[in-house]
Amino acid sequence: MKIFGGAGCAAVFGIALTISRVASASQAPENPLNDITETCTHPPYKIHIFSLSPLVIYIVNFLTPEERQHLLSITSNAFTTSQTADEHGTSALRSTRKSRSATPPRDTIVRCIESRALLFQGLSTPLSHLEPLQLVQYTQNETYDFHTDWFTSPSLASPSHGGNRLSSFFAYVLATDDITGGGTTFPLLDAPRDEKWCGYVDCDRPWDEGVTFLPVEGNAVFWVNMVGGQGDQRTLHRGDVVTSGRKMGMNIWTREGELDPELRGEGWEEDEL
Ligand SMILES: O=C(O)CCC(=O)C(=O)O
Ligand SMILES: [Fe+2]
Repeated sequence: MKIFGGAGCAAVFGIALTISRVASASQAPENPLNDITETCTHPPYKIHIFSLSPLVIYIVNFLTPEERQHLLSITSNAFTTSQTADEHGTSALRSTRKSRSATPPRDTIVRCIESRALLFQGLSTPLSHLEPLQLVQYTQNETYDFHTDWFTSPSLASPSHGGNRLSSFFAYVLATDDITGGGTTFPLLDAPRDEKWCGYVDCDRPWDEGVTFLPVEGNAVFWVNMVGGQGDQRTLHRGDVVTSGRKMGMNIWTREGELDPELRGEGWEEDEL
């Protein structure tokens, strides 16, 4: 993973085209996600296209309050200090990432969220391309400095890892009432000019510093990391320092290909794949 010390300048056009969509659970009968979607109801989330290149989509109500509460309770004792991989693929504690992370056990609700993330990306993204979901928690003065979710180290994007990270969701699971800071900043994306975005992005930031998505509970940002088989530098981002309060987010990463079973985490059943 690339680690950067500072922000770049705005380089691409963000667009403010807005589309509303109700999630649908209907698919072709042979789709392996059918079993999951039959037992799981997806919320009527709304999507707003933020940028076409790179593709960045803002999602309102991606997680329900019940799902958020469930994620908090099943991971309450599971958090450990977050690690970051360097360009050689070595994972370690680093000063660029100050937070705690946890992988929620794959119960019915977690599987429902996984299936939502896959259906969002079209009907042909298999479950085997999904990394285990990752919750990340920040308290005061904690941050995750500039990075891309795609890896520069071939050892972290090998065929056994399913190649590189094709796409990312970052969903806001918790933002306490007293939170300040804690947005997600993309310095190379243009800030939107329309004030309709101001509930979701920080409209007080200077235009030339990119865009900061606010930590709004239940909402999520989705983006595509790879362009023409290469990591897209424009997806550089940072988890801004939390200056007060507490924030929990969730990463959902989809790889280009199939992850080896031992990298998919626990709780898999043979007939799911
Ligand atoms: O905390 C955030 O807003 C972003 C976190 C992030 O980018 C990550 O965990 O990869
Ligand atoms: Fe990230």
